[in-house]
Parts: sequence; C-alpha cells; structure tokens
Amino acid sequence: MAQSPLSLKLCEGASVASMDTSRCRLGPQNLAPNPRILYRTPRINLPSVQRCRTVSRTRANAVAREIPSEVSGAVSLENKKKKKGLETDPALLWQRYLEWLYQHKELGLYVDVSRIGFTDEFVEEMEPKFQRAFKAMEELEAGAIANPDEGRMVGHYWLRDSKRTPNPSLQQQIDNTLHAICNFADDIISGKIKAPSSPTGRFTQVLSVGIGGSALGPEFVAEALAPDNPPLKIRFIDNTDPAGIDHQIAQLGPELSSTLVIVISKSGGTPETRNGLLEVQKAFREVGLDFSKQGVAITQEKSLLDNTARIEGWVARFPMFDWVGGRTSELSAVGLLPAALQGIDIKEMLTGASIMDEATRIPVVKTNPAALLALSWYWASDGIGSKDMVVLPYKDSLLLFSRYLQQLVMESLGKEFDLDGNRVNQGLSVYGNKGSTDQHAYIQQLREGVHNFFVTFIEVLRDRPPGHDWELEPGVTCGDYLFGMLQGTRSALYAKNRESLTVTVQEVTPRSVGAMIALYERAVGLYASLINVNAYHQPGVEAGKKAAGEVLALQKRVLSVLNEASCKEPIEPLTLAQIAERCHAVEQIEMIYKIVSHIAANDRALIAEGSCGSPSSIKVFSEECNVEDLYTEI
Ligand SMILES: O=P(O)(O)OC[C@H]1O[C@](O)(CO)[C@@H](O)[C@@H]1O
Repeated sequence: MAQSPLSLKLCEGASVASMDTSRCRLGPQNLAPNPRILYRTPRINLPSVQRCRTVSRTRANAVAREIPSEVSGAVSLENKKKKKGLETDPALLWQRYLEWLYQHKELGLYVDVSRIGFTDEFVEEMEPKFQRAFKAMEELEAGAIANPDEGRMVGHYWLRDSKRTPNPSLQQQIDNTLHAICNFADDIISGKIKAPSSPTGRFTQVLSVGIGGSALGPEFVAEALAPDNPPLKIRFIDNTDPAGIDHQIAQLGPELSSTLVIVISKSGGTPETRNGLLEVQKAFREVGLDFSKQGVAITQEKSLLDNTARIEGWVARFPMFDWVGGRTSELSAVGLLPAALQGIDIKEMLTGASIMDEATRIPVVKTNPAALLALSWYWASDGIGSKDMVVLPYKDSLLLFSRYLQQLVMESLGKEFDLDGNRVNQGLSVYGNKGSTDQHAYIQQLREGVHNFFVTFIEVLRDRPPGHDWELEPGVTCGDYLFGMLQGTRSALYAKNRESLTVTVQEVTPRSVGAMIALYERAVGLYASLINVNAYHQPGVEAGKKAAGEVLALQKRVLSVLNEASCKEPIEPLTLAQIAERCHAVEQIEMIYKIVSHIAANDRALIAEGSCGSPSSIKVFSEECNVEDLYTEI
C-alpha cells in the first residue's frame, strides 16, 4: 500500500494499519536566532506575521509583448539546418577542421568547432549581430552601465588588468585588494597570523561558507588545482542543509581550532550563507572557541556581513566590488583568497585570464575563441536554447567545471524578457560531469535517444606530470584510453548527427584554468548580446527567495495559532482546516500540511493525531504553551 508523505514522516515506526491513533511527538519550537549573534537578518523579507495570507505575486513589469518565434530567427534557422545536415565526407571534414581550428599558441589552448554544422551563409548572417556584440562588450569594458536593471557597471575583466578600469580609484582598489590577499595568505601559511587555540598555533584548514557564485568558483578551482598536500585544506558549506553542515563540522573534528572560516557573500545577507555562519558559530561556542579569532569575511563594504565582521573584530575582511557579479567573481577575492590559501598560484590564474581577455577582444569571429563558442551555441540551439549543452571534461580534476558553467551560463542567459521588454524565455541548459565516467551513465541516450543536446568536450593533452607515465599494455597508457574514449565518443556522436565542439588545453594549470574561466565569461557575454538579454542580473532567483520567506512566515503563524490553542484548558487540538482558517490562509492548506509534516518529522513541540494517510483527519496541537508568544505574534 502506498504511503502518503505524512504517514512516512509523522508516524515513523507505526504500521499503516495502526496509524489512525498514532501520536507524533515534536520537540520545543524555537525559530528565533541566537540573540547574541548580530548577523541574523536574512535577505529574504519575511512578511510580518499579521500578513500570513497568501500574498498574490504579480509581476512587477508591465505586461510584456509576446514575440513570435520567427522574430528570434529560430524557425528559419531550424529549416536551414534540416536542409544542410552534417558534413560526412572525411576529406571535406578535415578541410573544415583545418579551416575553423582556433589555436592560442601562448596558452596552448585550442577550440575546435568543426563538428558544429554551421554554414558559411549562417556565419555571414550572424556577422552584424556579432559586430554589435563586440561593440557592446567594448562599451562594457569601458565602464558602461551594462547591467541596466541594477544600474551597475560590469567590471570582472578589470580584475585581471586593472589599468582598464574607467577610473584610477577602482584600479587602486583592485591592486590593493590583490596585494592584501597575497600578504594575508602568506601570513596565514607561514604562521605569522596565528590560530590562537590551535595546539601548533597554525591554521591547517579552511572552511568556506557561501552559495552560488560565492561557492561554485572556489569549489571548481580547489578540485582542479589544489596540490595533493596543500598548506591549508579546504571544505565547503554551500547549503542550508543542517545534516550537510554537521557533516563538514564533524569531519573537521578537533581541527576546528585550526580552521579559518571564510564567509563569502556579495550581498552579505543570503539566508543559506547566514545560516551556515550561525551553525558554525554555534559549533565554535560549543567547544569554547572564539569565532572572531578565526573568521574572515568577503563581502561588499557595509553589508550586514561586513558590519558583523567589523563589530565582532574578525581576523580580516576583503571587499567584493559592486561591479562584480557573483557568477563572475572567481577572479576576485571570492576565488583568489581560498585559492591562495591552498597554495595555488593566483597570479598565474590572473595572467591566464588576462591573456584570454586579450584574445577574446578581437572583433573577428573566426579568430576569437569566445565568439566561436557563442556562434556554435547559437547554431546548435537555434539561438533559443532548443538544445542543451552537455559539458564533458575528460579529466577528473575538471569534474566541477560543468557545475561552475551551469550557473555562469544559465543564470546569465536564462531570462524571461529581452532588453527591449519582449517575453523571450531565453536560456541554454548546461549539465555534465566528466568523461569517460559519463559514458557508463547517459551517453547511451545521447547517441541513440532523444536528440536534444550538443556536447562540449574538454580535452587535456597532458595525462600525468612528466616522468610518471607507464604502459599498461604494450604501447598504451591509461591516459591513451581516456584519449581514445573522448575521440571515440566524439566520432560516434557525430556519426549519429550529434554536434559537438572541443576545447583543448595542454595541462590543467592555474594559467589554463584562469584562461578557461575568462573564455566562458566572454562567450556568455557575447552570446547574451546576440540574443539581446541582460546577462548580469537574476530577477528569477528572487521569486524563489520571496516564496521561501512566505513559507517561513506562514510557519511562524501556524506555530503561533497552535501555541494559542495549546494554552486553552483543555488543550484544543486543531484540524488542518481550522489552522488554515485561524491563519487567515485557507488557500494555503496544502502548505500548512507540509509545514506540520516537516515539523513533526523533526521532533519539535507538536503532536499530530489521526490517520496519516488522510490529512483531513489529522488533529494537531502543541505540547507547550508559551504565554509570552500569545500576545506578541497574533
Ligand atoms: O554572494 P551572495 O550575495 O551571497 O549571493 C549568492 C548567489 O545568490 C544569487 O544572487 C542568486 O542565486 C547568485 O547570483 C549569487 O551568486
């Protein structure tokens, strides 16, 4: 017999037949954060408890014009592709390979778009759009307000060439910050800055707390570049999952005393990051450690996090600049400080990015690797994201590249409206892990199943550091197999009309990683211009945050109503419908059921009686009557 979520959660241990009379005990409820902690206001705005009715969510924008797909060029492009098909003649394919292969000699980086089937006619048609995109990029780099909705400049390119800032004070801020990061990392690694409670006086671990752009870049780079024995090892808290947080803290064990906690949040008010910080601070208190002696903040000046760190006297604070977006912040303090603490050469990362920036400023599609990517994306996904981009790095250390790109691409391009206010529902979906591992997971479908993707192969030529390779069969190394798997998959997919492009680097080094980050940042920026969307805002993310705030506000109201009922003599158990009515949220009854289920599953101070398989029969009451709450909440 299928069980409802409630039967599973509320009545753990009880058989379905015995559920009718089961009682589910819940522990004391306390949603209020520790009053001693200053950093406690989440960025999500919780409506006051008086307003626990459903807030109707109307879109702020005026009603937008729906545009037919012909306007975006999608239909004509689709037809052209059908007529053309992919080149199959080996000699012509080789010619195409030679004609389109891009090589950056200094970086040892190649971009091969020969297995994307665009035609010369298409390239010609795209030329005016590209010229507009190059122009827009030039203006952006010169300090234009390239993020009009937020009225912001977009300056991540300045981070690796500070002379390009539109004014000298910004240049100084960038240079000073880089200098401060290098000095701080040196002082931590050398032990000049001490971990006061550590037995050795040294910091040995970094715990990075952040989410989205404040985590994905540092996670990717740590996986790609951290040496086997870094001066400080790094761990991440990138969610508000209590079990995940507990796991990280448990893994640190006694090394908590030698852990440098870096809290990263541009806004300084992201709820998940705030919660991570509060949980870590609690863990510190429980073992008698002074968090302020081990905490570092990376955030915008004067943000809530910045103020907290300043008032509590944390070890250090580093700025996040207003003009650097979260998903393009890897080469700001966000990515550079954690990397430097792991002994990664951050100046090399910046150099790689800077060289790539030079290469991707060239306003000629064929000789600009970022433009080649944008051109390929446009062709392969019809300029409307009709196909997903599967990213397959054939190198374990690049495992997180696809996850990093997922945010960079999807948060930048996934937009409801274009810059003219037309509803376009744009985007480009990105997923992938690594090859050849994924060949044993989903490549079966890619080759033979639904044709809704194109592939980006990331190839690394150097298998191992020099002097370490050996032949596991005559003439064949382990790395040859990896190489063979990549080439084989590329060919096998192409034979079935599945398009792909390949980005090749010599080695995974700080320089090549910096270059790849810059390559994709620029490709996203150019592609956004081609499809006419603002790549630098994320209005859609706010809706989820607002809705989460409404759920938590409703939960407070539910608890308040139950508390009031439990203070009566005798205690008054309430049905879900009664709770909803007293909350003035009749239309939210399903959410109230979920709230009660969740609280019940967590042993808090609620008792639910009734048939768990039939929510309408449930009666709920609180075990405790908090008189203080009675008159304040309602
Ligand atoms: O750095 P913050 O302000 O904590 O934001 C974290 C992430 O949240 C978002 O704003 C939305 O998910 C991302 O763009 C950003 O990287």
